[in-house]
Amino acid sequence: MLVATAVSVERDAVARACGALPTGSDGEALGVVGRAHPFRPSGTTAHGGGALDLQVIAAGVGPALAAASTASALTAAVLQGDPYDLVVSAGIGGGFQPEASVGSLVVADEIVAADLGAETDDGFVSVTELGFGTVRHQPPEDLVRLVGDAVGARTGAVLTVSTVTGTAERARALRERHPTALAEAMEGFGVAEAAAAHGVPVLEVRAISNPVGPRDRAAWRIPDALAALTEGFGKLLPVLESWNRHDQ
Ligand SMILES: O=C(O)c1cccc(C(=O)CC[C@H]2O[C@@H](n3cnc4c(=O)[nH]cnc43)[C@H](O)[C@@H]2O)c1
Repeated sequence: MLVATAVSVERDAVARACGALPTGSDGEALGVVGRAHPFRPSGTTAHGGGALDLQVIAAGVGPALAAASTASALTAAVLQGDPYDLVVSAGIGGGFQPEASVGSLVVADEIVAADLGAETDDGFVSVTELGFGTVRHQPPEDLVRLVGDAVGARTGAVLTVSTVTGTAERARALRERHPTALAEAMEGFGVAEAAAAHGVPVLEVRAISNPVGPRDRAAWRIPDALAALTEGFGKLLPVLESWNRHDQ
């Protein structure tokens, strides 16, 4: 399994859940790499009673870099003859209120590119409505349910945006267009596009660090969200391991 976070603190929060803390600047000794690596790291992160072959990368901020890094890691694994079975986009995110409170976890039942399209006189039109491309990916339904139950997370759409929402008006517009949206972040759709290109299922898990709405950077609770991410991954890893073994 490949876990793609955006930045190193998120990567380390996930690694901590596996009992694997990076030892050096890139943490490679423990199978945890600082960015997409040209070759799959040899380390296997032991987890619980079983051995889960898990690599965590800090793939970069934003959908484009996340897609490029994830695709590189997936391709490298294929070239090594040991492809990944599942890709997880993970990290912190903004939560739509009141559904996704700060410190809670959200599992995506849809990963939606919320700003991929065109503004028109009639409002925003997605690229799909314009007649090309896709703006959504769907993680496996059974896996979403299992993971949501295991970590006590709400399940709903997670939006991918290139610009962090900073006004109540924008938050409202996003929710009007995507009524089931629980969270927004900046990488999920890019990670999902890379996974889809490789025919690999994808999951997105977000720990809520801030409300989606008027910009108040000082109010972001990043350490709380990272702690929630670690705790959540501790609970979801056994689920992923057994899903990987039995349901593929
Ligand atoms: O403070 C800023 O202006 C700023 C601009 C771009 C990015 C950031 C980040 O710190 C984002 C890092 C990371 O966190 C995810 N994230 C967290 N909350 C949100 C949100 O409300 N909307 C979108 N993304 C969010 C995101 O996935 C980034 O990777 C700060």
